[in-house]
Amino acid sequence: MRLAVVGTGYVGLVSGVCLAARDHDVTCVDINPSIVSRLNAGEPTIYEKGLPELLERVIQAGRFRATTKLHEALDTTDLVLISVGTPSENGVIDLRYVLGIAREIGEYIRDHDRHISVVVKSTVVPGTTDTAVRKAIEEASGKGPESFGLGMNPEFLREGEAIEDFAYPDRIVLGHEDPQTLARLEELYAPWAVDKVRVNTRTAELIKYANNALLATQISAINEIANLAAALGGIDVMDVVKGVHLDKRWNPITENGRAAPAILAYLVPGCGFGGSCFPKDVQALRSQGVQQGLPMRMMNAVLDVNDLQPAQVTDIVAREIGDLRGKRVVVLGLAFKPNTDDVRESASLKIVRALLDQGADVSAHDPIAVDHFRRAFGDDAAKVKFVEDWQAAARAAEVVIVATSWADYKPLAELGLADTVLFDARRMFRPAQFESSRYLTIGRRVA
Ligand SMILES: NC(=O)C1=CN([C@@H]2O[C@H](COP(=O)(O)OP(=O)(O)OC[C@H]3O[C@@H](n4cnc5c(N)ncnc54)[C@H](O)[C@@H]3O)[C@@H](O)[C@H]2O)C=CC1
Ligand SMILES: O=C(O)[C@H]1O[C@H](OP(=O)(O)OP(=O)(O)OC[C@H]2O[C@@H](n3ccc(=O)[nH]c3=O)[C@H](O)[C@@H]2O)[C@H](O)[C@@H](O)[C@@H]1O
Repeated sequence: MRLAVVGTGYVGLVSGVCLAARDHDVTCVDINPSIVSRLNAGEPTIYEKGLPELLERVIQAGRFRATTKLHEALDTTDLVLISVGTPSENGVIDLRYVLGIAREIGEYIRDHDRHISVVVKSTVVPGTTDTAVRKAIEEASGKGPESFGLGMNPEFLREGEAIEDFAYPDRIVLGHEDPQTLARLEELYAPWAVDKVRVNTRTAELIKYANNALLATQISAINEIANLAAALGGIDVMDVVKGVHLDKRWNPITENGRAAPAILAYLVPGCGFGGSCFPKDVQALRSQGVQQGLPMRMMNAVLDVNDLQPAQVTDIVAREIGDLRGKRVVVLGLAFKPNTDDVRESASLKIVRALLDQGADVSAHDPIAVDHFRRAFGDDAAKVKFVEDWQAAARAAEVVIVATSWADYKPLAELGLADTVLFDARRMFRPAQFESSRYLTIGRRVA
């Protein structure tokens, strides 16, 4: 079927390309002309593995194109997915981009007598699609609710695994307010033989928030337990995690009834969660609850624990070696997680800031996120030495902090850095790999 996707960030571009790869005819719309021309030239505008090949394939097949003109895209479709950003403004969701698009679509509907389904794919707080989006379209079109369709189809992909996650989702949520929109969504996702959840739009919206909020809760909970394990001493929290994880309520069960290989999903303790979504979505949910008169104590706690977690790194290092003033420290990993160049809310921003504040001589490395980090860090980025050769920097440093678990850093264990303090802030190594070094981490105190 033919569809338009508005907003070509991580969600819009990956959705557009993956839907085109399943034989749909996709027009992606973005306000940014440089994004549009790069996409039409087959050049991905975000870093995501597998994307360059897939983009080239769908362009060659004539099933994918980009434009800045929303109305042109609407001329050839009766289904539009809105996937623009929904940033946080002081902890409250900012709907201006979603509503701006809704109004533009409304103006198109005013001038055309066709039934179009407007489906929100961006993460929006429960009640947005059936109230604010509906109102924006009605006001701009001057037409009633029967003249257009409304849907909400949340996205669960992870950055760095986006293509794989879109191609093999655990389920697809088909939020809808009218049968025609449901039928169109069914057709769109017909190639996916997975569980489909058919609900109204506000339920779809809460499913998305509940999913992110519960994953974030699990991370903050294990981080708090990790901090306790370290305070008590004589416990490695990874042994605790493994013991807990064998409980099948945490561990997916395979068809033969046995536990799947241990994927410690959202139970790996570390220096806190970052990214463009967990922090913003938990804040947005908290604000919505507070507006409803609820105390939202859990969401407060999840955010409080997470805010303080990066400081564990510098606190523990300072306890081991004393004053950090003048100490040569290298931070490995600046992205909020591996396989992405995204540094939004990355724990590394706070770790580097704390190191500079304490007077350390800071070097940093990331395979692909240095430019984004520089921009996000502002003027003080000039105080950080960004290095190309991380192994040389690690050899020259007194302290090495692994802040993002890029596979590139695995050889660290073979460098034989006997006198260096190694801080594994993502539990990517086993302590035994560093028997002869000073290995420090979250959730394990060296006596
Ligand atoms: N990044 C992720 O991994 C995930 C994000 N989400 C949600 O999806 C939504 C989009 O997120 P991202 O893709 O990360 O955003 P993004 O910020 O990467 O991309 C948004 C895109 O929309 C474009 N845009 C803004 N205003 C526009 C307009 N008026 N017309 C056309 N294009 C316009 C921007 O130029 C940009 O390319 C958010 O609500 C987010 O919470 C959901 C699941 C995963
Ligand atoms: O709504 C969104 O945008 C997306 O948010 C997350 O995806 P993402 O932010 O890309 O990354 P994750 O892999 O979930 O990691 C988020 C953060 O949690 C941290 N994390 C993750 C897992 C863990 O066990 N411990 C831990 O500290 C990671 O280091 C990272 O900083 C969700 O996993 C996606 O399902 C969702 O679609």
